[in-house]
Amino acid sequence: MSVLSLATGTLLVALTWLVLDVLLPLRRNINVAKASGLKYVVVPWYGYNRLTTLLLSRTVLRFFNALLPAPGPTSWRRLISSNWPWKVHYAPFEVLGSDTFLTVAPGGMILNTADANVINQITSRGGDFPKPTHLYKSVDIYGKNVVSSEGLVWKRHRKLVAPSFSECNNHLVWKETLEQTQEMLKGWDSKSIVRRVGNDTKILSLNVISKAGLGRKMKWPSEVEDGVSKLGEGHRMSFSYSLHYLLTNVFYVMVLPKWILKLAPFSKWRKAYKAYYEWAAYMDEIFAEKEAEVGSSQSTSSTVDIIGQLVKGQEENASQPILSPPELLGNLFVLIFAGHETSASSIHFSLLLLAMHPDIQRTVQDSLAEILSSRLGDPSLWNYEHDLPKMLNSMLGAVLNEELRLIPPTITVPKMVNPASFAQTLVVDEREVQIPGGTMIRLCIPSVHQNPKFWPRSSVSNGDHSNKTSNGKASQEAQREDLASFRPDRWIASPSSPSSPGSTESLYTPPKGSYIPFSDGQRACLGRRFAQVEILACLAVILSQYSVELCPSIAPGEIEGEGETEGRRIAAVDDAWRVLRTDLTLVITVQLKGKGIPLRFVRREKCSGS
Ligand code: HEM
Repeated sequence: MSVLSLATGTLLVALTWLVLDVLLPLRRNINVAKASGLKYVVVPWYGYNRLTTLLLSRTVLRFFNALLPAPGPTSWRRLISSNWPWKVHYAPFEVLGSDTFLTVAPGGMILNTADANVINQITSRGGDFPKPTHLYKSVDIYGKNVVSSEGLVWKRHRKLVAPSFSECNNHLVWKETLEQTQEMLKGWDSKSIVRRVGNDTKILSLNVISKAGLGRKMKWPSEVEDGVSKLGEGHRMSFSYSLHYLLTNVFYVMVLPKWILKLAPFSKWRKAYKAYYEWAAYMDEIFAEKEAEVGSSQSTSSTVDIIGQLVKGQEENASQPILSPPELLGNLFVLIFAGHETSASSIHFSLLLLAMHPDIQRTVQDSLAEILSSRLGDPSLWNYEHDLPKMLNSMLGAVLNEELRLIPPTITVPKMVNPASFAQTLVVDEREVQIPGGTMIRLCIPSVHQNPKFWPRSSVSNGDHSNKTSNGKASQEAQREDLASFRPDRWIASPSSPSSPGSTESLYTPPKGSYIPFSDGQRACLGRRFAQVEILACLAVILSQYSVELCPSIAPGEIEGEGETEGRRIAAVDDAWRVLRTDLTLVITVQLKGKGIPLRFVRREKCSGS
């Protein structure tokens, strides 16, 4: 065969592929999008095809990005990446003039929404809009679980797992967090600057979930740092180190077959396998201990932690246990996985935002002083039933709500139109729209959290705390800026009430579907209360004893005149915003990469400026 005929043949095959696999499916999908009446943007490949996305993002996308100016909010180069809601928030919806739009590719369509009403329909009709479980396979490293299953299987998992999140367990979370935070502070007290606050909050969160979830006390922080002391009999790694190492390197365990990890030439991979294996071995022992404890104990203390409640649930169904051993382990792993980084990052970013807003921090501290009064300095006297509800409804609760609005750890909640159905009807802008079975859906959390239709402007920027704005461009710009800013006062429902500084206020309730850091509906986060208790308790201990400050990069004396301190502070705030804008990236949850932002924790009586 000549070279020419070979080239012609190859060209014909390529053209046939282009027509049959790309152009015709794209035309068909565009027609479906048109028929729906929704706005749509054509993109060259389907974002939920992971292999195609991985290959083409690193080649085609990089090529175009290097060649062309920065993409606008509705450019295909922007919308092709799955984390665009984090990068451009509400902007694509604003430009398209619609809170729901489709991205259309040859491989399929994705419905993107920042409309609270649409989100509400989707999360409340679980059967019509199930979770696309194929996206969650990677979390099944030990076995199927409540996060990665759907339908009847999910119901079986949820039936056993949900009762573990009891008020008794929340008590334990409260108590353990108060203790662990004080231990963490001992380490911070001796440092003039804490450089990696996020690392420490991760250890704190892991220690809390280890106790409240697995009944295992982890001491701050030496147990995690030291991999070999405290070895259990017959083990080659300590319990806490194996868990810590597994979570830090979980990516490899999720994507690579276990035999490759075990035999890999890289020590990091082999160690990840060892941690994976060792943690499971420890958990077998813990299960056995717990079974004996639950079986012999009349008291409820053995079932306060999550594992105790799970074992009890299984024993109550002894004739036909609800979950198999791999499923039990799978659930415990996934609870730790889902719960530790999310809470840790909320604590970290709340501290950072408070350091950037000392006025808000002082309001929080005043509010804590009002709630705790003479007990402020002694967390051992704090009371879960009495103090936590007040904290939740105070300026501290508002800070947490606002932090989760602005930097939600999870960026999108994926759903799909039930593939077994021909289509499902959604009411979009008061019009019925048919979405074909199998269409993927993206609930865009940062976008709906900054959708001006659902959020009142804060009293700081508005004065009257209403969401009525005049029509001008300047007003729209102010609203956009307001929603992109950290303004916890937007949550204080009645700022004019006499009970300043807000400790007994009830907080603003956003319209259903507009505030979804924990998702919503039957698949909403099981650990919501767990996380709230942990985050509030930790922040309360820190802020009752310390003030958190940024570390100005401008040296004293560089700015002349009376306003030097304020000038250095403002420059530090600008630096911090710049780092937040550029270095916040998505690594499973939203994380601060690079050097991070160092913080200073100053004992309250020594605070600068207070
Ligand atoms: C600030 C902290 C947290 C945030 C923002 C958060 C957020 C979320 C979100 C958005 C979902 C839905 C995910 C999806 O459908 O793809 C979810 C589900 C879940 N979360 Fe959380 N979470 C937090 C803390 C926790 C904690 C502490 C635990 C456990 C200790 C936990 C356990 C779970 C579980 C088990 C599910 C799956 C529920 C189901 O599908 O039935 N989460 N979480």
